Amino acid sequence: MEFYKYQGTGNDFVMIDNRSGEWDGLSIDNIRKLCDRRFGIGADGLIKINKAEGFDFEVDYYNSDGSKSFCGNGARCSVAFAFFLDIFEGKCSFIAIDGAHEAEIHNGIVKLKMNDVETISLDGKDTVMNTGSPHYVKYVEDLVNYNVFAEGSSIRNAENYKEKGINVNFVEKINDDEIFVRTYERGVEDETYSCGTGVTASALTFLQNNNLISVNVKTLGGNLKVYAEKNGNSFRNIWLEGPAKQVFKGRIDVL
Ligand SMILES: N[C@H](CCC[C@H](N)C(=O)O)C(=O)O
Repeated sequence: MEFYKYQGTGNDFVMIDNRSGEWDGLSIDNIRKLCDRRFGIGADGLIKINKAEGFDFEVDYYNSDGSKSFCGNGARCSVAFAFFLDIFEGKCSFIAIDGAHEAEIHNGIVKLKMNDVETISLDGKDTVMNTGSPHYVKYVEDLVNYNVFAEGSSIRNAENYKEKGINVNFVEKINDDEIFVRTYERGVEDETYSCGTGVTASALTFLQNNNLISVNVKTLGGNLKVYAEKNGNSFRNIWLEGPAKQVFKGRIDVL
């Protein structure tokens, strides 16, 4: 099987052009092995780009444990991959597990329209919302030294979250327009270097009188920007912008 490896601010993915449908039969066990960082290619997730009626393509995302979800960084990398495959020029539309999206790419920077966020709920002082995948947002001090794995795993496996799981984002304010975010990801069951839907959720909790938030993530893989319009307790016209890069191309035998 031919594959491409992409990363979006350090969140990395095995990308497969499956418009022929040749890899429709890829099993969950195959996906887990392909994402394994010792016995496979190694990635936070695997994405199949499929044909889709009425759209330029479909983004079919799997976490490294084989579970399906919507992935903001994975979607941004998919847009860069589809552009590389000459599927579209400039702007595109695609379908994903959370619905339809539009996106555009300029000089390796992808702007992705996220779906509206209708409701935000509180869990104590923390915030819970769905930005295409479920997210828990907690503000902390000294985030660079925070035990994201232990604290993130504890919340993800708490009684009211453990059945479906939840991604856990820890946020520290840098200034009125900038935050630092680290994320423990459901389905990877570890901290990832960046989480697009998590960065979006974190930025939405931070919006005051501004519409644009810059987000620093764990690695020097680049920064992300989130634009959104607050409308009472809901948000619309949400855009996630940042780099998406092809790292290498390869071939691997799928057993
Ligand atoms: N682990 C997430 C999906 C990937 C989210 C993240 N990689 C992103 O960029 O949004 C979940 O199962 O809900």
